[in-house]
Amino acid sequence: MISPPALDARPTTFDSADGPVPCVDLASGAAQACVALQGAQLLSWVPARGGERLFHGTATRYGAGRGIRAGIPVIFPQFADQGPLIRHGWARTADWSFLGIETDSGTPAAVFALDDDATSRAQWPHRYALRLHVGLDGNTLTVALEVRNRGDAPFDFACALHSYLRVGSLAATRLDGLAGRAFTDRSSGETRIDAAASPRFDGEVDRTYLGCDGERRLSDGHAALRIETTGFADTVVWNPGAALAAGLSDLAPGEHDRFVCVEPACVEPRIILAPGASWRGTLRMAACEDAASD
Ligand SMILES: O=P(O)(O)OC[C@H]1O[C@H](O)[C@H](O)[C@@H](O)[C@@H]1O
Repeated sequence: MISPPALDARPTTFDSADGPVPCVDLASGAAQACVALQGAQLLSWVPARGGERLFHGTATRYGAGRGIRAGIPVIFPQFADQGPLIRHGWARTADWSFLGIETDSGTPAAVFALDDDATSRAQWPHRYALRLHVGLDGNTLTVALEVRNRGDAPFDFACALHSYLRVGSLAATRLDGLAGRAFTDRSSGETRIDAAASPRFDGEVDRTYLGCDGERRLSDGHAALRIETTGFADTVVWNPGAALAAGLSDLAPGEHDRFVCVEPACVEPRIILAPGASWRGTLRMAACEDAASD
């Protein structure tokens, strides 16, 4: 029997221009990742083969209460401004706890936790337990978000893993696997179908693809990612384009050209959880060095 690779975790601090950022560094063989405790946000993923796969800009800002435009922010319990709560909810800016490494499923994963508290209940009167499980295995990253209702009344929520995926340049970038699916264009509000094999990243792209499963593939002509999700009903695809990016102070000029957000999400309808019930969504990404292979 082949044993699963070990996963080592080391609490550390990343020195940003905005001050120290408490993190947990993860390593499994040659694969590495770094998770900030603020937001349980993956800031870095370096698979065993190849370099960094998550976007991190030169103007990225850190600091308490601030959404970090990099890596994989966790969005809960509201997506964007689709509801009365703060934009994208507070899971991305809250301080999570690192619980340790779990091995229950055979594959080790680092587990991060965020439960409701007085501050969250003042905005949203529900009792929840969020768990983020992060596993590394060679060229594969697995991130699972679990939401449990630990209260005595049902609640509903939206969520996403708002993944900023690094690309060499948008002009050479393709996202395959979504062709022919209905999406809502978030900037116009229209729902339509694009017959093209891949969206064109030549301006703002902000689409919520509805009812997604199966494999998607992001490639930039040099490197590719195979993206598989379970549990997440939707996929949001976002890039601000040059004009909107110029108004984002935490994105340096031209850096919108270095990422595409491909976000497994549950936007609409929201998930309804009965007391004691749980929901789990999983994102699995496999890195390939050559877009033509695998
Ligand atoms: O700037 P943020 O609050 O992090 O949001 C960044 C983006 O998130 C999602 O992808 C939404 O679909 C976009 O409409 C939004 O602009």
